Amino acid sequence: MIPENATSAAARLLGAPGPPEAGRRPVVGVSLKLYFGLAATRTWLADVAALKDALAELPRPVDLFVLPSFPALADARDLLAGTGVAYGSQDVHWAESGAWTGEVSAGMLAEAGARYVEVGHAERRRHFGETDATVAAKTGAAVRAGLVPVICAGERHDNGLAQAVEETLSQVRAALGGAGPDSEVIVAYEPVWAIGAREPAPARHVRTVTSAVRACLRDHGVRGRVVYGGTAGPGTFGRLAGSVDGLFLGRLAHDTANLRLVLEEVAAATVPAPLPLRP
Ligand SMILES: O=C(CO)COP(=O)(O)O
Repeated sequence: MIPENATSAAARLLGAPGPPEAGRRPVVGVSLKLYFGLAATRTWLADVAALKDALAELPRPVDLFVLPSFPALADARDLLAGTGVAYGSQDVHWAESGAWTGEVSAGMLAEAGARYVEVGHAERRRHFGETDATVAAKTGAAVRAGLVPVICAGERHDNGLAQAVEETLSQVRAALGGAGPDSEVIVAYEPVWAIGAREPAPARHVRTVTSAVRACLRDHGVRGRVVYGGTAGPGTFGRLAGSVDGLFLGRLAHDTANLRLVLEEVAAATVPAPLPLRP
């Protein structure tokens, strides 16, 4: 077992995760899923907009994005204007246009001012039959429209680290098949068993899987950031600092006081040292 306080160099030698490369801006995202109606979403967006000064005063910049339901995108555009908070959607269709009743294209999202689009969330895989192939197609559509795909990936059951790494990497590799080299992506590592749970996944587990995801992004040549999601909230990033670029929040961001604490915690974390160049 790798002690939590092992130096990063020693930890890398042992095959454990090292710190991410310096220079990537930390990032915090929130998906509202279907928790709020339109009026409640507007109230919440106004509360997020009120974090503008707190965001500007952070000791280092942190990207913040929020993903409300489709009908609230226009409200996000209006309420978040001038705050520095970006927004996007929780899903996208792979086709640019055509006979696809009920679907929303990446181009239309870009026109609506979206910057990020979530693809492949576990709930979409489970309830709406999303597969690695559809997630890859959606990732490609997002990239072509100039959006940043937030690729969700994670193992379904807590059956140990080896299986977690294998299942997660297989989802990430498949999704990246839709994104060319040099694309900008975010991978949200979300172990399914830690979503909607009482506690986030243990830090050592997250560190190991996200380290493997980071290596996969590097091999693929994309500009990627890796965040953790699954009952994440205040206190989570502190335990993971050095292994992820930020967090992807659900329920615990409904109270924006929590969101503010998370932003402060992420901004205050030690800036990681650069990794040595690959041979
Ligand atoms: O799935 C998640 C974010 O997309 C995590 O949700 P919770 O933080 O509510 O567990």
